[in-house]
Amino acid sequence: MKDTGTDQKVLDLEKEIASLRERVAELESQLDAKSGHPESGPVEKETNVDQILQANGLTNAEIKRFSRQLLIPEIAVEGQVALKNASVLIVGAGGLGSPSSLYLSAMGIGRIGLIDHDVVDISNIHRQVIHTESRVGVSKVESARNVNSLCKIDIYDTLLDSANAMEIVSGYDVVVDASDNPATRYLINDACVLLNKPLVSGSAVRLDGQLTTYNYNGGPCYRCMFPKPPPSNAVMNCSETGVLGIGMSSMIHNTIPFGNFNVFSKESNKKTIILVPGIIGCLEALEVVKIVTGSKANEPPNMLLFSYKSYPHFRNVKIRSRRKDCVVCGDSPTISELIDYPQFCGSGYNDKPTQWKILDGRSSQVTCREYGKIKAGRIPHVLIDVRDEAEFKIVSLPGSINIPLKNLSEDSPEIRNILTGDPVYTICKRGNYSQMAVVKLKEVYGVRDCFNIIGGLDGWSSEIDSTIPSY
Ligand SMILES: Nc1ncnc2c1ncn2[C@@H]1O[C@H](COP(=O)(O)OP(=O)(O)OP(=O)(O)O)[C@@H](O)[C@H]1O
Ligand SMILES: [Zn+2]
Repeated sequence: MKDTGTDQKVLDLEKEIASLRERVAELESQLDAKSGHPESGPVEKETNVDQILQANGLTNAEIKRFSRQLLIPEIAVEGQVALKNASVLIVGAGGLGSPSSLYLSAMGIGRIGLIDHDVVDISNIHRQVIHTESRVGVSKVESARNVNSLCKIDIYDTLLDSANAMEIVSGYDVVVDASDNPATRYLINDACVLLNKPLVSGSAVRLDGQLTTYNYNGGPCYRCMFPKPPPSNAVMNCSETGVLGIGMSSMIHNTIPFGNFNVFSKESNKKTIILVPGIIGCLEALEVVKIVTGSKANEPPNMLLFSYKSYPHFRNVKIRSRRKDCVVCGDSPTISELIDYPQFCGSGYNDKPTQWKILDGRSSQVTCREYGKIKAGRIPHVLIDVRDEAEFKIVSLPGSINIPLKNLSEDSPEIRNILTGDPVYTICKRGNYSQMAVVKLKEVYGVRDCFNIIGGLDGWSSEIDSTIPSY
């Protein structure tokens, strides 16, 4: 049986809805008339409502988007407006720049400048989370231009150097150092000091990270902490073990591993796992928020250290105050304009390892092609791969024996068993450590016919056998 009472209720409801719709349309056209857009269609009407600027300085769209943040007393409307009016320069769109730019733009920073001269490589995307597979080969800043239409992104697809740094840095309130090399770190520091900008500086190497805010509230600058750049000629600093031994203050240029003051080398400082730059990059973003919203940031000056291995993972160390004799921020500074930073640091604006020259000339070295002939001709020899075991497991040349460089420092019977008297060839990733191995094999084991393979596995992969992957 039909329920006429229910039908009537449905009809009444439909009528009420229709009349409410008419009323809404009427109100919307009145709103249009008042805001001067009588012709606008429904989509634009919505936009207009979103764009209404409230007395507190936020638009309706911003109130909707940032509502959860607005409810937090530490941010609230004042903080959100401060974020909106702030501009932040992020140097480097890599491991640290990815999370810091993602979070800063998502949370409402009004303008972000992103500078990087590199393109996305497939080996970047495991940690440089702003880039995706489809962007491999694309400029990093283009790839990172993202997400939040409420944040203006200025992209600089270029190298930050002494010629452009003052102009670029001057356009922003806060600077984030998300770079990876000493020359850039000193450059950014000096520009920030000269222009009086706070500098949030982070680094992540291997399993360790660090974070500090420099040049802020009368605190120290990067140069106050590290007046001298790390040694540029890595060879000069080889420890007895054959692994780079760098003093603690030099290590801090990249990181202080606090679980264990591990030495690390320029060649291995690329080994980093995704979470470390992610964590440090997020903390850089957090420091920016504190600076911009006027919360106390880094007071007294501290350096936050992160270590994957240690628990708890974080440790805070108080750092020195501003150095009166600092050459850039001290009482009588001698640096009043930017200098030649690659020259000062003895290394360029990148973290690419340089080719070492431990072995002079060709008497103890062969090219990949020359070694290729020896291998193809089955001429008796011993091929020693001096990389760490972890790297050896990634890829190696058939027939090579893995003896990590550090094991060559002390005379060992096992190694003597391998050295049969045939000529010895040494190989590593790029042909740097393998030069040191030649020195050790001669010094410790008295091997006379010992040769480094110039260019290492990378050279072998590009010149001889492209099936050997470059990593
Ligand atoms: N002076 C500079 N100007 C512009 N970008 C810079 C400068 N120095 C460093 N960078 C950028 O900072 C980023 C540092 O990030 P990260 O070390 O994670 O990346 P990467 O160099 O791509 O990594 P990998 O060493 O594995 O190749 C890089 O994208 C690099 O191009
Ligand atoms: Zn200083």
